[in-house]
Amino acid sequence: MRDFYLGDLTNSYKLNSIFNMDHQMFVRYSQSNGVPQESKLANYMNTQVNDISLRQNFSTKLNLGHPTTPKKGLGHSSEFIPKIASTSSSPLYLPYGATDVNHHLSFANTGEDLDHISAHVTPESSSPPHSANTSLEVLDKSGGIPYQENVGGTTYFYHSSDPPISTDTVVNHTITSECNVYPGTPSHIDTIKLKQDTSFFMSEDIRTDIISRNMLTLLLPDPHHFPDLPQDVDGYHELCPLELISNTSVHKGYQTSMYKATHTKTGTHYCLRRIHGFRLQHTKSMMYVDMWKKLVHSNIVQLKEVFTTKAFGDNSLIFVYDFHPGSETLLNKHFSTDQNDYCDPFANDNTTPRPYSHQKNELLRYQANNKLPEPLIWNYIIQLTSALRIIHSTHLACRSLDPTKIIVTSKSRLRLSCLGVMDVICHDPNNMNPLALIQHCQQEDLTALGKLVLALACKSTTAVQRENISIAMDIVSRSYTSDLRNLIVYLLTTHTRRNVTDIMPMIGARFYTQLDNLQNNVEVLENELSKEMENGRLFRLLSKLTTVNERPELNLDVSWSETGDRYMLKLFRDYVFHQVSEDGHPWLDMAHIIQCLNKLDVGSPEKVCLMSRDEQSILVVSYNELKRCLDQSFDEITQSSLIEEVSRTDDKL
Ligand SMILES: Nc1ncnc2c1ncn2[C@@H]1O[C@H](COP(=O)(O)OP(=O)(O)OP(=O)(O)O)[C@@H](O)[C@H]1O
Repeated sequence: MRDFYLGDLTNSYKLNSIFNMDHQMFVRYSQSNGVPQESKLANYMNTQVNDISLRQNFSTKLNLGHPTTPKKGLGHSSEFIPKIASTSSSPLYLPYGATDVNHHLSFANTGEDLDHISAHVTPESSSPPHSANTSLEVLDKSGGIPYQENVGGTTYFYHSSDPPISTDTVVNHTITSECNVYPGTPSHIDTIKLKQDTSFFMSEDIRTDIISRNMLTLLLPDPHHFPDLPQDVDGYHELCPLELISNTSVHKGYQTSMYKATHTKTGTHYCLRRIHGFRLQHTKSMMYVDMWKKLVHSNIVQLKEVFTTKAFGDNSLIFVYDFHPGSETLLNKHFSTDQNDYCDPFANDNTTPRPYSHQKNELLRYQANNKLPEPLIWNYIIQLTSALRIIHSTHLACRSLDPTKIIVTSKSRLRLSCLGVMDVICHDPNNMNPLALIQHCQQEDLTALGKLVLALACKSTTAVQRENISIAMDIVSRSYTSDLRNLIVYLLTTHTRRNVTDIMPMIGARFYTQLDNLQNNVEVLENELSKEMENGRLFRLLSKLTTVNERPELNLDVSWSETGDRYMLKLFRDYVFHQVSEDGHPWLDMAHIIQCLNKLDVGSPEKVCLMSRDEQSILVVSYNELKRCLDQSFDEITQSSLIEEVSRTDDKL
């Protein structure tokens, strides 16, 4: 006969009997001093530790036979167990090593044991089953405590409404419709599904997106292909070109190129825009740099700092911006191919002016094949005007509102990417009226926005060429709403003074759609984040548990992990991860694992029944106690590692 203890290792109570009264479980036990005690288990078996291993072990210990509602060892994850109104013989799920199911069942099959079959450990059914051979006394048929049963000196009570259950019922594990029954062993396919279940992990799309961005962030160039790249540029290293040097463009007579780089001290990744061969002569222009550095907005790429360097072998001016991995220019995204895939069959020289009808047809064909949805164009307008609004209100101008200087990330997120450059490289120290210049540039920004929207609507950059504008406007009128046309007309009417805030009423209720989409998107992301937050928390817990469990030795003590608190943690690990099904196959249930770990993490007062691998000892212990064991054991390891570290440092000194 196995010993069965309640409590923890320090305060153990020997279990004498368990009985059910008015749907409450009571336990009769003796303390170490031998004094018998009775205590209410507060629906212990019914609502809390209603796992099969515990019930089986109660049954086994007390010769109670198999519990009448056999359920897998994770009964307490009731939210994962659909209610089934059926009669079934549910499979058993045993803790590690407890594969001898017949051993457990045999109690119920012998006449002798049937005498002891008790409903007192029936966890789910509202009415405990009675054995046929049990003597029952009717006390009060009208209610209260109608039946009284005496088994081995312990008195059990039943309601009069509880129909006596036959021996057959008990032996066949009949399940009433009130029971929560796990429908059966999860098939392998179910288990695989569980592993991929998005309710536990972030969605595949977001994961792929983040992984690819991380990869792009960590990308390093092959030094053989870029032998001229400097190792260090004023505190930035690991330079990686974002475009081929041969493709670098010339702005206002200066060649520019882009690099990803890592800040040496912080490890943060940035984007460096290098202006080749630029000698900074007028430090007054740095005033604009300071203004741009202070400008924070979701639709602009943040400028961090500007400095000159000779690291590239020339006098270069470097603009440091936030790095947004995976971004592409608006030109690449929407205009890259449309200008190249048409070859005029009548002209050998593509620069020869084409007849009017030909150009119109060309634009129409491009537009018809690749028309952008109007909501997307409005989405872009809202983002760009939002950026312009903040820029103009801080008395600055974008000065580079061009499809090559707008980057797109995550499908439709726009950012202005080249801010501040023109203010520095085009700075005129002789200009006596910088405010007028800025106002002029702001008007140009609005014209540039009009051209950009027109180009997007016609899906062609040639649409904005002076000779094509009327055709392009014609196409817009035919394909899009008058609102969009009016907006373009407003922006391209250069003889009147325009203001970005005037565009807001033209956008009108589309703001609400945008806001709604954004809020929905935020909620989706928050939901994904909450899943991963839980995973991070559980990962930390698992790391602690794994660090402690079955450690070969600690402080030269090889038995450390097999004794005391650690032994309990080892059994808990088996209980959580190494459960097996009735026929000895591994039984996997994510819900069980997560639920157990969550309870351990919060230190729930709920108890869990742990069984040794040889099935010779059983411990009933609270998660609270397990948490204490884990924290204490992990602390011991931490302390020991710190001592080791200190002694190593001392040695070095
Ligand atoms: N802040 C940024 N973070 C990440 N990538 C960026 C950032 N700014 C620009 N890029 C990327 O760097 C590359 C080069 O940018 P650049 O502004 O030079 O565009 P471009 O099309 O090459 O224009 P240009 O022809 O004027 O050189 C583009 O692929 C762009 O997506």
